[in-house]
Amino acid sequence: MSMIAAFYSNKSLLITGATGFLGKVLMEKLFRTSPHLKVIYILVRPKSGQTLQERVFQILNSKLFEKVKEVCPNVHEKIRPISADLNQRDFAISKEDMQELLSCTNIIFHCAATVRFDAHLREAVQLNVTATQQLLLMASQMPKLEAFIHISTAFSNCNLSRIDEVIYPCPVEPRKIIDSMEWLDDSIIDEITPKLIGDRPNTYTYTKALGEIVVQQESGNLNVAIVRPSIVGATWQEPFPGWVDNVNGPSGLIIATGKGFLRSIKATPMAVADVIPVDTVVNLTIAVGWYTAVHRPKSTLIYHSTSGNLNPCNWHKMGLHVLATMEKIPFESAFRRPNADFTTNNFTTQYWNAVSHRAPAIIYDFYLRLTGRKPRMLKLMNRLLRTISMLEYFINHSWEWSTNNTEMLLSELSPEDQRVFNFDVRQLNWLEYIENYVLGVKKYLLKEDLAGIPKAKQHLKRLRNIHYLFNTALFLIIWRLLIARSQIARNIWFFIVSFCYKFISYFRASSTLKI
Ligand SMILES: CCCCCCCCCCCCCCCCCCCCCCCCCC(=O)SCCNC(=O)CCNC(=O)[C@H](O)C(C)(C)COP(=O)(O)OP(=O)(O)OC[C@H]1O[C@@H](n2cnc3c(N)ncnc32)[C@H](O)[C@@H]1OP(=O)(O)O
Ligand SMILES: NC(=O)C1=CN([C@@H]2O[C@H](COP(=O)(O)OP(=O)(O)OC[C@H]3O[C@@H](n4cnc5c(N)ncnc54)[C@H](OP(=O)(O)O)[C@@H]3O)[C@@H](O)[C@H]2O)C=CC1
Repeated sequence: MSMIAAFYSNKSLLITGATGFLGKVLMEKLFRTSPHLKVIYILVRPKSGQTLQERVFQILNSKLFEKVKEVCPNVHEKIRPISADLNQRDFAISKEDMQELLSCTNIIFHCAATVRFDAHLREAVQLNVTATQQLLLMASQMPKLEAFIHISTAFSNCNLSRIDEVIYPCPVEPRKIIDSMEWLDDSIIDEITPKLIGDRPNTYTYTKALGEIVVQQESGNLNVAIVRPSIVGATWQEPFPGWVDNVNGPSGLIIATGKGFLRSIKATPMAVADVIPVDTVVNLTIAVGWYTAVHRPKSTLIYHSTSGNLNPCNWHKMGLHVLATMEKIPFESAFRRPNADFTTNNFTTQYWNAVSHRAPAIIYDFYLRLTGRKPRMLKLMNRLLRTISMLEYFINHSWEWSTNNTEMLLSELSPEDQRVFNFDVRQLNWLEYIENYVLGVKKYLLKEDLAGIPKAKQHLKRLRNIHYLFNTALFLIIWRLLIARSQIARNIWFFIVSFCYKFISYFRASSTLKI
C-alpha cells in the first residue's frame, strides 16, 4: 500500500490553477491514486463564456480523466469549484465559501500564475506575488492546514548559472514592489521595469522570484515547501504518454516545426534542454505535500524538478529526435516540409528569418491574393518570430540546478511510493519520450487522427516536388538573368556547355571503338 496515497485519503485539498496544464494533471493523479480523498476545492474563474460548472464538466469529461472515472466513479462529487479571481481582493470568494475553505482545508497546492513572458509588471506582480501573499494570509487562518506547497519555476533565478535549492534575495523587497504597484501609473512602471528585472529576461521570472521571497517571509508557522520545475513538457507515463493540452514551452515549437513554419531557430545546440515531463513534476509535488505535512521540516525546503544534472539531453539531440519522429508521424496540411535547423549567431538568424520564414510567407500571401483570398501568412509568421524571440533566452543558456532535496525525498519514499509517485528522471528514455511527445501533440493538441498519416505523407511528397520545382525554376531564372547581363557568367556558361559537349563526344567515340 502506498503511504502517500493513504495519507491523502480523507483529506480536503485546495488547488489554485487547477484548470491549467499542471493543475489538471495534479488533480487527475490525486483522484486516481487516492480515490478516498474527501474533496478537492479548486479556485476557478468563469472564462470564455463558460460557467465554473461547465469548465469543470469539460475537464472531467476530457480524455485525461478517463482512467480516474474507473477508480473514482463519483469524482464529480469530490471536486468543489469555488468561484474566485486571484486578481481581486480576497479573491472575490463569497463569505460562505471562504468559511468552508478556512475551516476544512488540509493541504494547499498553489499552482496559479501568469506564465506569459510579456505580461505587464503590474499584472505579473498581482498574480505571481500579491495573490501568493493573500493565499498565505488565508492559509494562516486555516486551523487544519498541514502543508502549503507553492509551485515556482527553476528559472526564477535564471540570472545565475548555478542554482541551489535555496531562496535568493532580490534587490527590492517584494512588499515594496506590491505597494508601489498600487500607486504608480502604467507609464512609470514601464520605465522602471527593465531596471527592476535587471538581468532576468522577463517579468515572469522576476515575479516568480519575488513570489518565493514572499513565501519565505510570510509563511509564519506554516509548513511550507516550494517546487521548482524547469520546462514542463507532455506526460512521460501517466495517465498515458504524450498528453499535452497547451502550446507553452516546447509544444508550440513542435507544432511550428511539424507544420513547416519554423525552419530555423537561434539556439546553442549543446546547451542542456532542461525539459521535465508534467507527470514527473506532479509526482514530486504530491510527494512533497506528504513529506512536508508528515515530517514538518524546520525550514522551507525547495525542490528542483529538473532533468539536466541527472539525465541531460541537449537541444541538438532533442531537435534531431523531433525531426526524425516527424518523418514517421507527419502532421497534416503542412505549409512546408519539416526541416528546421539551429542558427548560432544573429546574422545567420536574420538571414534565415528573411529567406526561410518571411519570403515564403510573402509568396504564399501573394498566391492567396491572386486566388481572391485574404493574405494571412506573413502576419502569422511575424507572430511566430515574436514568440521565438521570447523563448530564445531559454535555448541559448545552460543552467546547473542542484537536486539534493529532491534526491533526499526520493530516498525517503518506500519502494511502492517510488513506483506509484515516480519522479526519478534518470529512468527517462529521451528518444521514447520525444516520440510520444510529438505523437501527443498531434493527437491531443492538434486533434489529428492517426488514420490521416498516409495522406499527410502524400502531402509532404507533393510539397517536396513543389520545392524542387520551385528551386529549379528560380535557379534557371537567375542564371538566365545573369547570362544576359554579365560576360563572366556567359563565359562560364559556354565553358560548361562545351565541356559537356566534349565529354559526350568522347564517351560516344570510346563506346564506338569498343564495338
Ligand atoms: C542538426 C540538427 C538540428 C535539428 C534542428 C531542429 C529544430 C527544431 C526542433 C524544434 C523543437 C525542439 C524543441 C525546442 C523547444 C524550445 C522551447 C523553449 C521553451 C522555453 C520555455 C520556458 C521556460 C520557462 C518555463 C516556465 O517557468 S513558464 C511556462 C512557460 N511559459 C510559456 O511558455 C509562455 C510563453 N508564451 C507567451 O509568453 C505568449 O504566448 C507570447 C509568446 C508572449 C505570445 O503572446 P501573444 O502573441 O499575445 O498571443 P498568444 O495567444 O499567447 O499566442 C500567439 C500565438 O503564438 C503561439 N504560441 C504561443 N506560445 C508558443 C510557443 N511556445 N511556441 C510556438 N508558438 C506559440 C500561439 O499558438 C498563437 O498562435 P496563433 O493563434 O496566432 O496561430
Ligand atoms: N508550464 C511550464 O513550463 C512551467 C510552469 N511552471 C509553474 O507551474 C504553475 C502552473 O503552470 P501551468 O499549468 O503551465 O500554467 P497555465 O497557464 O496552464 O495555468 C495557469 C493557471 O492559473 C490560473 N489563473 C490565472 N490567472 C488567474 C486568476 N486571476 N484567477 C484564478 N486563476 C487564475 C489559470 O486559470 P484559467 O484557466 O482561468 O486561466 C490556470 O488554471 C505556474 O505556477 C508556473 O509558474 C513552472 C515551470 C515551468
